[in-house]
Amino acid sequence: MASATATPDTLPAWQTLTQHAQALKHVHLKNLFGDDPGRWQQFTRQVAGLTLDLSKQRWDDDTLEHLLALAEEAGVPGAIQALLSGKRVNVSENRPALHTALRLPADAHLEVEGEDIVGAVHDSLAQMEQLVQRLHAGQWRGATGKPIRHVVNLGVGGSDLGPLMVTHALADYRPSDIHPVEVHFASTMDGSQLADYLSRFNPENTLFVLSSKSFTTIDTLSNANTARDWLIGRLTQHADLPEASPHAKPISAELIVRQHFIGVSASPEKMSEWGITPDHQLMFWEWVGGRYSLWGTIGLPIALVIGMENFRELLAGAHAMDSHFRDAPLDDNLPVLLGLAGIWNVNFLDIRAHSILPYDGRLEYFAAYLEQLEMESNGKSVTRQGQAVNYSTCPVLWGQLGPNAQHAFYQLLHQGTQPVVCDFIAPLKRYDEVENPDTRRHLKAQHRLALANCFAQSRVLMLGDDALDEDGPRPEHKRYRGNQPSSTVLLDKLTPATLGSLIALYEHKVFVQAVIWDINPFDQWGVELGKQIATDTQAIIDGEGDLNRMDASSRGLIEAFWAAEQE
Ligand SMILES: O=P(O)(O)OC[C@H]1O[C@H](O)[C@H](O)[C@@H](O)[C@@H]1O
Repeated sequence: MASATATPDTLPAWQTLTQHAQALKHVHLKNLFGDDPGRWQQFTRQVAGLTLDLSKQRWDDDTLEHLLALAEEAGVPGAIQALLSGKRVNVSENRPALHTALRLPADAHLEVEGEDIVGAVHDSLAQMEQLVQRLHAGQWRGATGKPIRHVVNLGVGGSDLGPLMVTHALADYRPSDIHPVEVHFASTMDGSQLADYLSRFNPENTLFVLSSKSFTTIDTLSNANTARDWLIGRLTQHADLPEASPHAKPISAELIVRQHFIGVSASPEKMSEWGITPDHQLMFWEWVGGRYSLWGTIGLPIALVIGMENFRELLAGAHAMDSHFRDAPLDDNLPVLLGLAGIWNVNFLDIRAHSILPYDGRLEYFAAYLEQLEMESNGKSVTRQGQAVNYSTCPVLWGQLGPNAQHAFYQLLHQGTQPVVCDFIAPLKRYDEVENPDTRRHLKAQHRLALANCFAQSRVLMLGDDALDEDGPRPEHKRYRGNQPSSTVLLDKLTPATLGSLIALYEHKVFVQAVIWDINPFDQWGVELGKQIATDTQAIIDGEGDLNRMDASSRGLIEAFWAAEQE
């Protein structure tokens, strides 16, 4: 990593890249292709069920060579080893970031500060497996004796987005021979998602998973308190329930909390304080960052949907990417190459918007997941040594299912004034398992349609008007300038293993960029002040603070709320 004196922009390769970019800025992407028929082979790599095509980046051989030199000068190889071996890479919190340890195979060894942690990781997976098996066998019963049918994950940020994304992506992998357990997610502090479930579900067969690394997050705890009151209110008056016998015994609040809540956290004390019984507590460690936590017990909703066997496949896929990241030379290393493409765009081509566009409906929440992974990790402006940076870091990253975004914001991608880099993501194979031949034929045709659109869009973004073999001038409003770079990631097939590799690819890409930008991707101090000020603001809204301390806008908003409450 760059030392306190050598910020990345002072490294020789950075200087070279700055000059190189001046020359390349005027070269259209279509000309890079025109001059080089071997571009696909040269800029495409395949690893762990993924094909990464970087040929549509606005770069050439020399660019890549300079970027690889930058990676060396910034200390990327050493940083990869430090990450994977459990060094304290999270400098502001003085701890390792060991999400990769959560996917090590059982026979691996990783000693961190004198302790082999692999055994503990696998013990926690085994404990999770036991809970999953009880629920899948219909043996977990609510306080009135009914088997659990609905599991609602109450969590936010890293305790929500990863499990939500993966359960949606892999819903096809649900085992067929289990007691049907449906998994749901409620994250928002305003309670609207939870209120919907409470209006529809039967408390007798509903279980809540309180997922919170810190177990202090107000969003999750406020949902948890509402859920607890709902359960206690409805179940202690068991006789009011439609199916209850008139002789039903009263049920204690303690039994209800015991049978209807599982806690997942790095703080067993706080789980116990809240009332989660120790048998129903799943643990993880401070050295797992929230947005990197889906691989362990925070992944309980995933295991409930896809079963433990598939969950272990997800881990194996991620581990395959970890091994590649550790062992592959930089110029063949997928996360390094993807990270360098990002550095090139942000720091040398001044492209600071990045769109994530999956062409598979199952990846609906992938962009939302990456928004946290990338922007909470690398949305920083201070180096690891605490100096303000004078170069750009994480771009604004957003996304949507590609086919739907075509009918929404692609207009801006093709004809707007902002340069945007896009990541297209699609599976090569789809629908082979559909039994009915007619339906399979139709769905396979739809898959081809989606791929055709995916490939067409990156081509048009690259070539602009030249994608059409059409002579003669076009009116200005119909012109496409092209020259917008993109990457394409193809999955052989969307499976637990390839999804694991895909997520790990992005996790490590984020790390590579953080190393080059000399920032800490594993903390998130930028979310703290808002929480603190929200507490003050709530006191004022509740009439317990001094409104006159506030600025005119905040005063006006609070007064508007008070007026609405009086109506
Ligand atoms: O899991 P928890 O401790 O409840 O945290 C949930 C989320 O909230 C925090 O404010 C952070 O911004 C996220 O990184 C974190 O994932």
